[in-house]
Amino acid sequence: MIYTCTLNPSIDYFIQLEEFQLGSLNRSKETQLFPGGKGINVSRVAKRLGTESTALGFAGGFTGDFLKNFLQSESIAADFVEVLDNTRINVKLKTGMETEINASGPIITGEQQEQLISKINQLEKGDLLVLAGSIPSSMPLTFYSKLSEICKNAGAETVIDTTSPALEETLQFEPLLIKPNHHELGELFHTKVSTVNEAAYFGKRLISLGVRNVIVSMAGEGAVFINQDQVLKAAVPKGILKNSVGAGDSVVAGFLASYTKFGDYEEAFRAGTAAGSATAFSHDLCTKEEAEKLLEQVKIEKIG
Ligand SMILES: Nc1ncnc2c1ncn2[C@@H]1O[C@H](COP(=O)(O)OP(=O)(O)OP(=O)(O)O)[C@@H](O)[C@H]1O
Ligand SMILES: O=P(O)(O)OC[C@@]1(O)O[C@H](CO)[C@@H](O)[C@@H]1O
Repeated sequence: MIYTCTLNPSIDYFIQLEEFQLGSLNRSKETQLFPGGKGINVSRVAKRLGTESTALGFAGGFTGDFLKNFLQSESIAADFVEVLDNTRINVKLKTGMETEINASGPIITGEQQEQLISKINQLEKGDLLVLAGSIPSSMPLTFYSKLSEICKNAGAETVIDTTSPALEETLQFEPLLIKPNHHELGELFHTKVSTVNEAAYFGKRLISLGVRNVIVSMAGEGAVFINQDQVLKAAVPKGILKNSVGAGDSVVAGFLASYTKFGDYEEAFRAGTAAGSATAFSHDLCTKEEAEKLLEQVKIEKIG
């Protein structure tokens, strides 16, 4: 069974504007509300690609209800720990360029954290847990590594998509996959990663630390896949960027949906990259048809 865990989910409030003027009254052209948070996005895209998962995490208040109802309407299983405060609302301004305001989110008490840990304690061999997104400020930065350790001891796999220092702490538990973007990879090594070769070099260093597979996403430049046996580069199709929110999560979902079906890393990398670009080229997260249409246009090259 696949589980996604979003510690700080959101409602993403997309606001389209002709232009945005700081300090003035701005009127929107169009607005939309979607459930958000990285693990939630992975569950939603995976579902569209035909792969079931259960969404875990914390949810509360009327915004938490919106989140749960929305997932239910898409037939996505969810098992959230209830919190007192409202789940956050993240603002995504679209004015030709994208500006994001991510809220801090509700306080998560020690007892609520323990409730989530007891759910993770139920995982067993063959299960897979996706840990994605930021850790709320009321929780320890070691929370993902704690969950990773529980999974490793149970024989369950982990996939990690978060930033340093939380990411760094999880590496020792040998995740199946981590998916930093090139900025996040640079942060891990206190340097700047801008080229495919640099991504490959630092990706290999992560493999030597025990990570089994790394995808470094590089937005319009595509992505690099690194494991013990090979380094692959994916060139992505050209298209009009409409929405980068959730593009990285779509890479994770596409990879997992393919890998859990066919067990082939190269095909899973292609499927992930295609799903990422399909989301980048659409207003919402990609559909199965959009992702499949781009599959053949993703050019994979072995570079190591
Ligand atoms: N302009 C673009 N053109 C084509 N594909 C894109 C573009 N931007 C993003 N993508 C696709 O989406 C994938 C993920 O993008 P990116 O590296 O921006 O992820 P990210 O930073 O994790 O994104 P986010 O956190 O916003 O979900 C890329 O590997 C690529 O497949
Ligand atoms: O604040 P975090 O947890 O880092 O990121 C949250 C978020 O920006 O990530 C998703 C896109 O990847 C959005 O749905 C959501 O609003």
